Amino acid sequence: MNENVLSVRNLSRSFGDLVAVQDVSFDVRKGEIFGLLGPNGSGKSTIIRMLLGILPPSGGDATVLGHDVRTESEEIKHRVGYMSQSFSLYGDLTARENIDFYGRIYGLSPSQLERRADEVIELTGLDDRVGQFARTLSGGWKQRLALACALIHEPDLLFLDEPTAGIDPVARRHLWDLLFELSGRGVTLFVTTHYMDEAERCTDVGYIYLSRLLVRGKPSDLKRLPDVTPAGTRRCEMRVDSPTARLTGLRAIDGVLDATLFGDTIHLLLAPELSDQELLSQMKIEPDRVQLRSVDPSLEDVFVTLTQAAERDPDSFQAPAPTEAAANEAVGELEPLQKPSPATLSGSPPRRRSSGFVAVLTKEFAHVRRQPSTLVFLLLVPLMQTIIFGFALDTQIENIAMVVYDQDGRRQGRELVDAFHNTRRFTTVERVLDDESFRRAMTSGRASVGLRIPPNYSDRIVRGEQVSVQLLIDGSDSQVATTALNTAQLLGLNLSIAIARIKGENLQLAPARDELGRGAVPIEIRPRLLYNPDLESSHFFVPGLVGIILQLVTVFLTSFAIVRERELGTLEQLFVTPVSRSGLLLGKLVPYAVLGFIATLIVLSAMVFVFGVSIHGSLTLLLCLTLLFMTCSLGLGLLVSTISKTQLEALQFAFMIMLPSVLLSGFMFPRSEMPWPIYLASFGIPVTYYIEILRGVVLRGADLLDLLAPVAGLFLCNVIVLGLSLARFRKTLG
Ligand SMILES: Nc1ncnc2c1ncn2[C@@H]1O[C@H](COP(=O)(O)OP(=O)(O)OP(=O)(O)O)[C@@H](O)[C@H]1O
Repeated sequence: MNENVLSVRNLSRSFGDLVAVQDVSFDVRKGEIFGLLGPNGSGKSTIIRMLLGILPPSGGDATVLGHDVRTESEEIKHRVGYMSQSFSLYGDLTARENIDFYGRIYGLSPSQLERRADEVIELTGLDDRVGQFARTLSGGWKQRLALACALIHEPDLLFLDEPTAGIDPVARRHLWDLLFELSGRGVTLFVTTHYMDEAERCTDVGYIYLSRLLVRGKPSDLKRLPDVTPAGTRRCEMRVDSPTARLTGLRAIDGVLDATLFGDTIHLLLAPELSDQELLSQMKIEPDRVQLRSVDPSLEDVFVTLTQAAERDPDSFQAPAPTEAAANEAVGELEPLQKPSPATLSGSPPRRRSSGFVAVLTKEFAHVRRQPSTLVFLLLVPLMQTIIFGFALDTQIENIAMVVYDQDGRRQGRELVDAFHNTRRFTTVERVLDDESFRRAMTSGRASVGLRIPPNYSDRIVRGEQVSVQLLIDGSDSQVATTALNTAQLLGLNLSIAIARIKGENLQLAPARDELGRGAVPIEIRPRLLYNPDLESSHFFVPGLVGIILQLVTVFLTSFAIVRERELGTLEQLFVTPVSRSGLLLGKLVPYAVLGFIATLIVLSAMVFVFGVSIHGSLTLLLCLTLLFMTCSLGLGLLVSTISKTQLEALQFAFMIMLPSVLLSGFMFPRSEMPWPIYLASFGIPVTYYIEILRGVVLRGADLLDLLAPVAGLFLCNVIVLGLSLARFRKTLG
């Protein structure tokens, strides 16, 4: 019966032009400790990721526990454990919470979880540290915790990517003791390492160099490879004073084929013709000052020799075949891939299939609880922003600074100045008595408007003659200038009409008469302001602000929550588990949806109670449509997370979404005034529709029928955004 747990044939993976793994083939049998060695960047992690089903291969085939890595990756995930290269557990959860989280992700029932958690805690010796936050554990204990999490579901096969990197020798020893114990229990181990002493402990090792597997076999067989110690040559260990200083000299001696430092000794490969005496005489050293003894090659010797051969002739390098028992395992002589039946390899107890939704949801709420800054950002910041921006975004122009030069100085002149004040648009900041001061007040910018009343103002009014009043307006700020101009012209007209009315009273032929028979203007327009009679600009801005702020918090928080996991490596760790795509997504998004909804309620309350903007329409309708907008916003956050590798990138993309949302959605400037390409583009901005809905329900009391168009637009945005982001979010890397 084929007991291969892993079968790999001509597996390759490229990233653009870079070939990370090239034509790699090997088998791993049940119960083996298979060590994959190789320098940095040789392709070890890439092989593991392909075998875990989270990185699609560019070529070749592989089966893990009888399942094809391309088509049955989800089946593989139930039965393998993975300890990634860097610590990728949740630092703000305790050791026990991390273990429980992974137990739930793998669908363990509460009783199974309790039993398994106790077992893995005892196995890894974590008993005294279960309540400690993972981030505060030392390197060795972090690795034990990672191992405990990787073992919680009793995997048949465990992948450990450089499990001992960066931990001290004692912790290293302990970890290997644990691995031996697991191997004794029948777990197959696939370990990558840089350490030769660790390679010596493996039952089988493979050596990968520059993306190619140079050799694979048992350590003892590899040491006997003919290429490592060619016929007639000898390997010796030399103990001598100052070995470092002697190395260069030794390498220059004819017949010394290789000389390498090994601690305080030198390992030599000597040609047959070079005798010990000849070597010592060439070194010019007394025989009693040096010890020379024959040694077997170490694994390092094996790998150094093979690396040198591969470097000398990379194209024609052929992996040597191990002798005797290992010959049939040599690279390139493997049988074609035969898929063993997964059933024959099954070992672990049956488990419930779980989407992992509850596990991810619980974990996400734990993060929020542990990180009060998230709560502040979600709940307090929107409230503060609403209040600050609500007051700041006041476009009503009042109290324009005015300088008055009253050359008349009598009652009619004073009444004119009062009339200006009564419009609430002007406030007198200075009164001057000469032309120069009048000019200075304007040029210095102290006043934006200058009112000069001529000396004969009262006289001409009394005499019924037309009189001109000069009004200088600083045009630098067009908005202020336009308001000043319009108000002043209207004021002039009203004052003239009032005077004309008094005069007209006494005339037989008044232009027109009102109901009481008094003289009046012929046409009177009676405007009536609906929805916002006091023309408070806060009534216009604050509802829009609700939409902008809701989008801001949801897009930023969701995208960051996912990208942060990617940066920490915890997302890769999650991809390796059987958590479903929907479970992972919903678990991550629902907490932010709930918090976003609470934030909306807070902001709406601020709108009503702080700004006095009451909701004229149905609150239920508003909240339902808020949910519709929030799903779209969460989708945007998800979309950002699928295109960003780092949090900085996420920040930039989120801003790319936020800026048009603020400037083009009609929140600040009327969309109808925009050039038509921009006006058309504004239909692609979801918050445009939500702001229309908010203003409709809040200010005009609109119902669903009135809002059909923006609701349809928002619905369409949902379909597009969610469709895109869900299609892009996959449980794979690369
Ligand atoms: N997602 C990726 N995109 C581009 N290049 C990648 C990606 N992942 C790996 N590589 C490249 O593939 C090569 C092999 O990387 P890999 O991480 O598999 O090496 P490794 O042997 O595990 O190295 P180390 O011991 O340093 O972890 C490297 O050159 C690496 O830069």
